[in-house]
Amino acid sequence: MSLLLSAPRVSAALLLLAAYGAGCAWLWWRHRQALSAEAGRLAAEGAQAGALLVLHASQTGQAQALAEETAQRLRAAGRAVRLMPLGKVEAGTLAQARQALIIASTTGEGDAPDSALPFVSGCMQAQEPPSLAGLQTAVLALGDRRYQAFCAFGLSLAQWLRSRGAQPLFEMLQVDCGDARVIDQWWRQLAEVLQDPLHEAPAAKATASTTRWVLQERRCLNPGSQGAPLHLLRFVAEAAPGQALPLWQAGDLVQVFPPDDVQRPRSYSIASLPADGALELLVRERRDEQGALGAASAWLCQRLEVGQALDMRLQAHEGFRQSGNEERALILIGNGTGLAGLRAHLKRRAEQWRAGRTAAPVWLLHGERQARHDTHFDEELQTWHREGLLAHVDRVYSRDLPGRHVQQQLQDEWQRLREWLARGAAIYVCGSLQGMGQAVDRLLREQLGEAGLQALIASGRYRRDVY
Ligand SMILES: Cc1cc2nc3c(=O)[nH]c(=O)nc-3n(C[C@H](O)[C@H](O)[C@H](O)COP(=O)(O)O)c2cc1C
Repeated sequence: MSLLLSAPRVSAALLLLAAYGAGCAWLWWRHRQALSAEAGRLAAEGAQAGALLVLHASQTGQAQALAEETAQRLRAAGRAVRLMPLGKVEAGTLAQARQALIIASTTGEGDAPDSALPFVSGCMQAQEPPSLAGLQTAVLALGDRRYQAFCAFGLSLAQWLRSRGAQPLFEMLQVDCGDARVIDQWWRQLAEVLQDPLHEAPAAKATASTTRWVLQERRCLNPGSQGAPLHLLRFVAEAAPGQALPLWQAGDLVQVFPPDDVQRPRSYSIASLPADGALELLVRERRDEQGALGAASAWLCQRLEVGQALDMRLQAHEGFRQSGNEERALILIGNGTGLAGLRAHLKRRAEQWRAGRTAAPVWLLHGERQARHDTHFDEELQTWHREGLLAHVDRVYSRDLPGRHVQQQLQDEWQRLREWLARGAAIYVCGSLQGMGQAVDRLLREQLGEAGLQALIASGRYRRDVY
């Protein structure tokens, strides 16, 4: 066979060879880049190996804010600090560390915060849990004495640390409803054992100041309903001249300080966005067995008059924000006043949708009592539905169809839920823990399996604001 090569053939072959060479060079360069990035990461981790770990297990952000303040104060005192969520810590990291400060809240009925569940299953319940003989720890447990299992997760964490051989720097401290005296004790004990002048460092987020908010409007949304009255409250910030207006994100909470019980602020999900020019809350009148309204709901639903002001503090709720899920489809599930937190997410998505920044749809499942009286924000929801943002709206009324709740609706629509999850959707649950929150959680666990649910939590695709 003759190998007669014409000039065009030679140039084509040379071109091909050149392209092949360039491809190889590019792959080699990418490989080198990846190697040096990995080397950089390992070097950074190595440099942090001696760092003090500051870990947080937080459901609604208070433990996280305190951990951030702890880290900030320690850094200001010249310490190398590694701040991270407890749920992201691996057994090896903990076993190699010398000191770890852990701030942990309790949620549900004595449960660990969702963000800490990977640590509970991966470390605390591991078949071969790590030995922590070289580790010194301090635990600050956040809780509320009105719950039967006061600080239960902090307690079980402290016990587990001891059982693994860790040495407590001092006895675990238990904070009841943000009690400032115990938090102050935390700073003092830390300063003592770490020999750092922590008190001289600047205060951070956890002690963020309150703002005066003026009630602009209060409207009962459900006259005639069998349920207790539900009010929509609209507040505007009473900012001093030149002072920036407070900002928040969809998913955040606000702490309300009732004037006659300022030691015990109550948290509410915010139902609006700063772009609305007002902070909106959905508040149900709650009465005790004697028929008396709770301190916060008495102020919000009755005593506070339009034009009067109340102290409130914004509370970042990182675990219920959209961060990381901005491009994902959302499945918003809730009941009653839980619509507040879900509405803020819908408003955020509507902004993004109209600006052409996302095409990911939203599915809302909301439970109430009677269609006739409890179809809140109907116009708004219908507009979003027409615009295409709200792909599905399931409103479930337990008094119209007795015993019908969102969890049953979800079960009936399981196939759709599966498809949405397969396409990467994230689930947000807002509303009552007992009944709705627990039942939805149980259903997800049964259908996805424990490992499936854990994977969803670990990737930030299952977020809850349940109370
Ligand atoms: C739904 C819910 C359930 C809670 N369950 C408990 C509990 O069982 N035991 C407890 O001591 N505190 C309980 N708390 C109180 C929290 O632990 C406390 O408010 C803590 O400061 C919250 O911190 P975080 O924002 O970091 O999650 C609960 C709070 C909420 C909202």
